[in-house]
Amino acid sequence: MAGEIVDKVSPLGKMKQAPMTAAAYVTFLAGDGDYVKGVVGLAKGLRKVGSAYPLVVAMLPDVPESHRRLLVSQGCIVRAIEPVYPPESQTQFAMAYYVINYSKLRIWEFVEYKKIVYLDADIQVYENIDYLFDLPDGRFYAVMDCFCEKTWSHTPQYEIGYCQQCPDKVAWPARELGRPPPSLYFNAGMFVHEPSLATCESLLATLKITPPTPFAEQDFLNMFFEDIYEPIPLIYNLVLAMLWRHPENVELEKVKVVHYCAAGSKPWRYTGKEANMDREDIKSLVKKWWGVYNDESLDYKPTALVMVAATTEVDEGLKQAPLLAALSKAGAANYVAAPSAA
Ligand SMILES: O=c1ccn([C@@H]2O[C@H](COP(=O)(O)OP(=O)(O)O)[C@@H](O)[C@H]2O)c(=O)[nH]1
Ligand SMILES: OC[C@H]1O[C@H](O[C@@H]2[C@@H](O)[C@H](O)[C@@H](O)[C@H](O)[C@@H]2O)[C@H](O)[C@@H](O)[C@H]1O
Ligand SMILES: [Mn+2]
Repeated sequence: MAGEIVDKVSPLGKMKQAPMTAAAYVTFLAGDGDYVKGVVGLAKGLRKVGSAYPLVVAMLPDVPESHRRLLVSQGCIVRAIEPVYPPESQTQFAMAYYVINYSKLRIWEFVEYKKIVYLDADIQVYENIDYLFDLPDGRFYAVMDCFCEKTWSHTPQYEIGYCQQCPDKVAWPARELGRPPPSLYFNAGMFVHEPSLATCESLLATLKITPPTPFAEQDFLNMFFEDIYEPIPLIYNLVLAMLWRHPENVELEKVKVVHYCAAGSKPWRYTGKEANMDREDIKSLVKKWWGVYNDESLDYKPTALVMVAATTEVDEGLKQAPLLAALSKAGAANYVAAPSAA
């Protein structure tokens, strides 16, 4: 199935000037910690690959003003969101902080964009993937996850050593368990879908009656979009554990998007001490991330027009109209954001 998707996508893979339709990359930022470095890195990475689309940051109120300004100065469009919490429960999340990840659901409210590519802040894009915005509407595109890490030890598939990445290695004992293997399950660090207020309303209403589970919003999104989920190749979201769990499925030189989600792999916290973190491929991917993050040539340089607009007192009314028209013509998508950076 994934191969078939490549056929659907690769003709679109030709580099072409993306239509400036209302579409955007979206990421999510919570807290006053160091994930903001992930967002800066992602903004610079998208610039490095020449993406024609803006990066919108869905930002919770607990992000400090200094971090917001930093992101605006790096050309991000920052959208404040209200938190979303799951129903009260005693659930043990796979990671305690996963509870805040339900707030990702707010991005379905971003209906000013017809299509979004969501990317976690611990993701980096190393080749242009703008053509993903041309994928047909009505499907939920994401990469299949892996069930082999300890974070899955609470599941029957982990117990029996079954993983959707190698379904023939350990067959699913349907008869003994009295049920079919789990449906194809995606990693929620990257996906392509369409914002919609109706979908957002349904997501939030369904969440209210859905007991939380260990992988929080990722489990919830898999349940909610099960019928329209369409796997896309892992080159669009390399979950690092694949390197040691399913190396036979990975052609690292073809990977376009890397997801630094394995324990100890967040580049901005990397020590190399955790399991698998001393691998040469991990060291080189972390070094590659820092190469983008530290590259000052990739810092956002507002076009002169935007700087003028951002710093010039513009009369209300008529005088402003031509300027806005000129800016939007120049594709200064960040104009709206620039003044607040001043
Ligand atoms: O303190 C935090 C924790 C998480 N996140 C956001 O939530 C996403 C999901 O968390 P994480 O990537 O750590 O989960 P993983 O993919 O590692 O399971 C991150 O990428 C960030 O976009 C954040 O902004 N601040
Ligand atoms: O809130 C749940 C999170 O679940 C997912 O991360 C997991 C998953 O990938 C496991 O398969 C790995 O074993 C694990 O390391 C990793 O953290 C998403 O990446 C993240 O965006 C978010 O949805
Ligand atoms: Mn992540």
